[in-house]
Amino acid sequence: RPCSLAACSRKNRNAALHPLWQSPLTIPGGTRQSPINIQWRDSVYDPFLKPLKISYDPTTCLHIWNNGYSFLVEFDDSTDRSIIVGGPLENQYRLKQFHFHWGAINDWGSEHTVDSKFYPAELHLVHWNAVEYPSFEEAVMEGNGLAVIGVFLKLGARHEGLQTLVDALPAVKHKDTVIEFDVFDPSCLLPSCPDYWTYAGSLTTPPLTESVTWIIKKKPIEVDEDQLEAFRMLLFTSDGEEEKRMVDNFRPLQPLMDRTVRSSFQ
Ligand SMILES: NS(=O)(=O)/N=C1/NCCS1
Ligand SMILES: [Zn+2]
Repeated sequence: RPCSLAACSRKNRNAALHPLWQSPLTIPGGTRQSPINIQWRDSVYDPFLKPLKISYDPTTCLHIWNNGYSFLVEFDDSTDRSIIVGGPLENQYRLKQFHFHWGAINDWGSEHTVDSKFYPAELHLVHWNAVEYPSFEEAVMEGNGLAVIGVFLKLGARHEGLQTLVDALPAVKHKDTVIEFDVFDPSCLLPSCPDYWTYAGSLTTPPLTESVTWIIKKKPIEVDEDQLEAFRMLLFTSDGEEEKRMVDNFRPLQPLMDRTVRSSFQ
C-alpha cells in the first residue's frame, strides 16, 4: 500500500520509503515517472500513430504467481509467439506477464487516471523489446526497453474471460504461492475499441526504471463486484504471517513534467 506522501514531512519527502517495497517512492531526478493523470483535452491527436497489432499464443501461458504486491500471470517469452507491434512502437515487443492494481473499494484502485477519475482497477500487460535486448532484465534498464498496455476495469457486467483467472486466485492467496495456468489468451481482456493514449513513462513498481512506452486503452472493460472482491481476498502476506489483504496496490500519481500524451483518435 503506497504510503501517503502527505504523511511524510516535507524535509524527508524524497526519503519516503514504500511500506511494501522498502525502496524509495520517488526517483530523485526522475523526469518520466508513472503513473500520471491523463488530461483528455491536453492529449494531442497524432495521425501518424499506427493501429496496435496484438497476437498472443494462449499456449505460452505458464502460471499465476502471488509476488506479494499483485498476482502475475507469466508467459514463456523465449520466442516471438506472443507479441505486440505497431502503435507507437518501433519494434515488436514480447509478452512477459500481466497483472493488476486495485483498491479496497470501487472509488479508487487504478494507477493512471483520466481527467482525475480513478477506476476500481487497472490491468498491465508487460512486454519487452527482444529485437534490441537479450533479456527482460536488460530491457528494463533501457529507454525503449518495455511496452506496457494499460486497460481500465470498471464495475459492470461479469467478465467471462476474467472468470477463469478469478477461479484460480484462491490457490495463490498467500505471497510466494504459484499455480500452473497453462492456456489463457489475454487478448480476451482487451476492449474491442482500438483507441489509446501513449506517453513515455516508467515502471510503477520496483525497479521504477524509465523504460516504458505506455499504451493506455481509452475504453475500459467491465467486471462485476464479485470479481473485484476476488482480487481483494488475496493477501500481501505469506502463509503463517498475520494476514494483510492485498488492496490499494497502486502507486501515487507522478508529475507530468515536460511530457505530451498523444492519442490515436480524434
Ligand atoms: N506496474 S508496472 O508494470 O509498471 N511495474 C512493473 N515492475 C516490474 C515488471 S512490471
Ligand atoms: Zn502494473
